[in-house]
Amino acid sequence: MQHYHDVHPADFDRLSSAELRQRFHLPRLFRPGQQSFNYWDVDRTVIGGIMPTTAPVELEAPPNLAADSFCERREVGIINLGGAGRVEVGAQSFDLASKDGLYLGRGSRTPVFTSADPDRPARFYVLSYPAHATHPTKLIKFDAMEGTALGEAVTGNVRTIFKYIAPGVVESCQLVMGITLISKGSVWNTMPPHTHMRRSEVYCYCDLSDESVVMHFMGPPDATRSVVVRSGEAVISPSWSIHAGAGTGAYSFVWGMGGENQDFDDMDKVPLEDLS
Ligand SMILES: O=C(O)C(=O)C[C@H](O)C(=O)CO
Ligand SMILES: [Zn+2]
Repeated sequence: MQHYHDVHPADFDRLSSAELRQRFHLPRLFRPGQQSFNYWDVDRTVIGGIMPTTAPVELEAPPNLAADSFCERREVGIINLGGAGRVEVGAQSFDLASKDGLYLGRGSRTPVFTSADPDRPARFYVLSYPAHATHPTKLIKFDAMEGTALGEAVTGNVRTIFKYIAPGVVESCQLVMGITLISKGSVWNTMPPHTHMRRSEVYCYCDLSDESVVMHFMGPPDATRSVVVRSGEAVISPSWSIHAGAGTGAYSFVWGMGGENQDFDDMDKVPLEDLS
């Protein structure tokens, strides 16, 4: 399990490009037949990928959690970014088509992940935070969701936001999670950008072709830097950092947050004239 430590905003500007990636970039979340996890000190975030192929994969409790099972003190959001798959939790079984999601409440039995077709494996993206209470486990079907349209063609940022885990949608302790689909011909997500001092955030990019990348921008609004991100990779974003990206081709991304409150709109928008 890779461990990411906190970074002070005043130190951000001094990082070399390699250090910037080491501190904030999570490469290769999905490895055939494996589970791979990352632990970020901020908000005690766990970010991972599970890609079963021919055999089921049982969610391990990494040693950093010092827990008997992954969900002992944690809630988990899962979104399937690959082919069809199944998650078994005790006696319950959930079938997740591409882009379906699952919320696991604190205390859930150890989930077991399988792919319907090893040649087109499921890719379960996992985001988890500590939980103080138990909310019911819920399957979230993408087809049944209504998205919120945002942006304009003239600014190249037409996109649709789907909230999977949020107050009034699927209840959780602190996790807020969803997907944004960028419309054909648009390139930008989250522009103008924002920070949210009361929450940290993780962006996991997906649906990119092998030739495409996203230029992800981060940092304090007056000292931004870029990180090149490919499909199946994530970037962590402390509360003081903007998080926005432009793709060289079609893409989507999973966003997810933990922290002080669950109000999606509790964000400080940064006027473009304040960016540097
Ligand atoms: O495209 C967007 O705008 C987003 O998806 C914004 C993210 O959901 C976000 O950063 C929420 O804080
Ligand atoms: Zn945000």
